Amino acid sequence: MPKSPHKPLIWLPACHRHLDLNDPGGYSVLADRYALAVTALGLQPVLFPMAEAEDVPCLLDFVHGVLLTGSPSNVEATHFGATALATDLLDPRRDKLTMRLVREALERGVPLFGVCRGLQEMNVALGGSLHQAVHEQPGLLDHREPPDAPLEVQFAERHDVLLEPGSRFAHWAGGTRACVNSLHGQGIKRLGEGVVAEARAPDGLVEGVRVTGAPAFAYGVQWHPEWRHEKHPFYERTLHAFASACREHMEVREEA
Ligand SMILES: N[C@@H](CCC(=O)NCCCC(=O)O)C(=O)O
Repeated sequence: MPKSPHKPLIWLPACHRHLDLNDPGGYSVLADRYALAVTALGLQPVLFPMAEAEDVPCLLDFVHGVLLTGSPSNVEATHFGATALATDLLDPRRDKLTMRLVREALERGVPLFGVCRGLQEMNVALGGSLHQAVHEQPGLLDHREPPDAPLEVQFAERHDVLLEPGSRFAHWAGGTRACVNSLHGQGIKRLGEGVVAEARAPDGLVEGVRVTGAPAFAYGVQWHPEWRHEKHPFYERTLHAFASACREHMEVREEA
């Protein structure tokens, strides 16, 4: 069967930041490391600046996968029935978009991969909740990165994750244990509908999930597999599994 000459298009939702206090308009930003990882997989990252929730059904027609990126901003607690912390950096436009994007991508069988904030968005969009400050929860570790350290230190492997035997996570890791990076202050509290935990930190915090019943690839991780993935077989295999799912989705769509 001839393989398509095209690159699968992967939607990476923007984050909205006020980078210039003299410019109240703000900026739509995407950390290059996500786009670089997508490009290294032979995929084409796409960004839809100003995309709103109501645009999602139409825009999904143009892409073959969705990668929900990380961000220093927190999913607003109002999305899971709580009150935002005064210290929260928020991105309501991103929240509104991704709550719709998660549900629509799952329903339509568009491969979906959530990274860090993206995992949290998947869980909340499916009715789950988050710890707003994991490090303040009795019995849970501090999962945040050292704030002023160099990136190599911030993204260094920090704790093990215990992987569900027989899961695709275990297959990608070549075992039921792996060491991953950790750069987050929120974390999964109550799992959303159809969200199953398949990776946990030593303190029990859910760090990797699969959405059951999803017609296509539907995984989320709290760690950052895009970081130095070429040197980390577990990260690399995870990303390639997502890429294969996106390529397959594109080829099926092209044959239709
Ligand atoms: N703000 C949330 C999500 C954390 C997260 O996505 N970290 C990634 C930061 C680096 C980047 O911008 O990609 C939380 O704290 O849990």
